[in-house]
Amino acid sequence: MLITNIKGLVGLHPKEKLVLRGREMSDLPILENAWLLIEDGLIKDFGKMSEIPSSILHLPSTDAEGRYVFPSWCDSHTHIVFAASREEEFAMKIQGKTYEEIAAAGGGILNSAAKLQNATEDELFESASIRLKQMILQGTGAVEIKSGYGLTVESEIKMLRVISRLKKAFPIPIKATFLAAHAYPTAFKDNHQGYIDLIINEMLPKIAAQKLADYIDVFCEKGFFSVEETDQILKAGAKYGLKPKIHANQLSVSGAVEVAVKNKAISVDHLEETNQETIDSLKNSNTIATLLPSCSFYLGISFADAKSLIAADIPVALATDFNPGSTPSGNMNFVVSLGCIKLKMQPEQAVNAAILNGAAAMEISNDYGSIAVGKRANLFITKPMPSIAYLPYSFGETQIETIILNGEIYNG
Ligand SMILES: N=CN[C@@H](CCC(=O)O)C(=O)O
Ligand SMILES: [Zn+2]
Repeated sequence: MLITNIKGLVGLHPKEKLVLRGREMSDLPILENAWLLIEDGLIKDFGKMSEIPSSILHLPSTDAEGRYVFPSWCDSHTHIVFAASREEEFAMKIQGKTYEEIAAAGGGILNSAAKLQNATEDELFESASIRLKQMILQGTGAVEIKSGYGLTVESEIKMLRVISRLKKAFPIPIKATFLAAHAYPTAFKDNHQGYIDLIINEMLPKIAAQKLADYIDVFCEKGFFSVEETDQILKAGAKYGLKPKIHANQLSVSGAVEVAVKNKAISVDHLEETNQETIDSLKNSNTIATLLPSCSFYLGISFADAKSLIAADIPVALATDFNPGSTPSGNMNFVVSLGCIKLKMQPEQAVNAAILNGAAAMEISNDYGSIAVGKRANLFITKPMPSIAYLPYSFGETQIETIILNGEIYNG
């Protein structure tokens, strides 16, 4: 496939650049008036239209006049396997109930778990497929998906099996994260160690034997899992080679970031609440700060301090957090808009956070997240746009016209 007359080919980071920090995040290399050649699902070559080799001119081509070509969004934090929506909680939130109050009243994660336990694997696969298809049509070309609405041995495995089926059924890379430590099931309300033992002694060995997870996650938060409990679970996961990506500092500064960094987490996600200590502990680590601004938007909680994180040279990624409770949306375009509007990131920073750093937060930035020769051709072509800033500026609209996955047009 040859794409010609591209107004701007976006995200031309050198292939060896795997993650962006600090000032690098402001640099989004763009080649204007360009062509791009794809072969065998990979980016074969690109250049300026004025220098297009005559040897490729005869190839069938797509004319992208007035349009930009971006690497697909890399959404590194989602919970898209769930049994039912929770709009009844939406009404409670509007009345003024907080996330914690709804959870304490039997809503929240336990509500989703009860519904998921009664759903079949096929039903979950079907509904998650519909969500994933929609996300891909909105420009996502790589995704991470968590368990965590199972909370029993059978149901956590059921969720991970659904993710494994999605991996086979969809033409994009998918990473699976084991999140049984999402909430304490009611039966273990007063026996936390009992549930942790179940995770460590029953779930982890089975999941590892069936190779069902790539990462391990814990919701480290007041009312959920303590720092000590998190440490215990992450260490048990490490014995099976599962690296941490954890829910940290969503509702309070909890020590989650510190315990994650100590356990060499790939990413700490949320960070709506941060202080200098949080920033200091991330500063000298390789852990990525994954920010989820559509969760802040939906819950009406604080927005993460992206500017201080970037100023401290910490790599920042953006992801959706798509889930039925705190973020019922998988639209990365809206996340990039919120990155600019609410996190005060410049458009270049927000785009980099949603492409290369998102890929890095799934350890796939070797092959995804930028336009470089030899990388996978997961891309989107925009509608005609005046500038790249127009994409986040025109929030709530989609500027995406054509989706290309592995060098082929994807129509859903
Ligand atoms: N905070 C924990 N997990 C999800 C919400 C889960 C839910 O409410 O169902 C999140 O990332 O926001
Ligand atoms: Zn989450």
